[in-house]
Amino acid sequence: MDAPPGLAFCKMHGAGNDFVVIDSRGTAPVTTPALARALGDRNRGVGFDQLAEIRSGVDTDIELDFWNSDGSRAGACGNATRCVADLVMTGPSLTIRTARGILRAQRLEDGRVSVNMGPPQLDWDQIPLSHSVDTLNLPLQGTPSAVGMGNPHCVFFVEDAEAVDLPALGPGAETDPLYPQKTNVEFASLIAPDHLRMRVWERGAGITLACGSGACATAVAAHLRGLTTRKVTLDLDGGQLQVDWREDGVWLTGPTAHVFTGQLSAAWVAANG
Ligand SMILES: N[C@@H](CCC[C@H](N)C(=O)O)C(=O)O
Repeated sequence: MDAPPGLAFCKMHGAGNDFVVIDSRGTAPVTTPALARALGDRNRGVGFDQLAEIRSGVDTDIELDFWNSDGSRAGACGNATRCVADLVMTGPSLTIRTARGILRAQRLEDGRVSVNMGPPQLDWDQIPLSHSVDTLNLPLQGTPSAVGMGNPHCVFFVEDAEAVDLPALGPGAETDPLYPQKTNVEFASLIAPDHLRMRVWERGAGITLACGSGACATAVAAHLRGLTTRKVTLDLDGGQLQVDWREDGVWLTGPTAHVFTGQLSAAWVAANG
């Protein structure tokens, strides 16, 4: 007897930031907070940092929704956007509607995918913060900078990002009351005016090997602080990302990888959805 149909997915990563991608174009969206949490479990599910669900586009080529492994929603995910663009792009560029607005991805001659993550959000109420402060020099220990990229970021500039104890420092900053929707937390150190080392504690996912929107936020903060040029390379735990803050927005470039496709059993989805 044929097994009942399940739910198809594919596993991708961008510089080690890993994703389950579900393609719901032409069908009803399936992801719920409970399903995202169950699927994100690296022992009982598939495991991922983020889940990206593709929906049919109305005024864009596709629409994309993002979920963290704890089941929370995210307004932006730079690396998943690049991975999905790589997966579905048939021409040189692709338009993508996300919670943040319309993003445009492009394939470069070397095969890598760039995405315009839009302009940075620098006003306290856009990021959002709980009240008006100097967003470049937050009144927190270590004087980090706050930048929004469709999701909130808190960027600490430190002498040696390598030496930062992420599990000790990440959760406190993630849940600081200054960020009413919590925040992603980056620790960056300067290597050269066009080169940064960055490590990340992600809201809803903890330590990840790379964060695209975090790389964008860090590059923006570093430039505004007078540390770097507008175009920088960032060394993350899982690989390198390039960020170029241009007139039309912050462009993120990096590697993408398709790892495998799979099929969740209908029974597992029914029990966990
Ligand atoms: N890894 C992502 C960001 C994912 C979302 C984030 N954890 C949030 O809750 O905002 C990226 O590549 O941008």
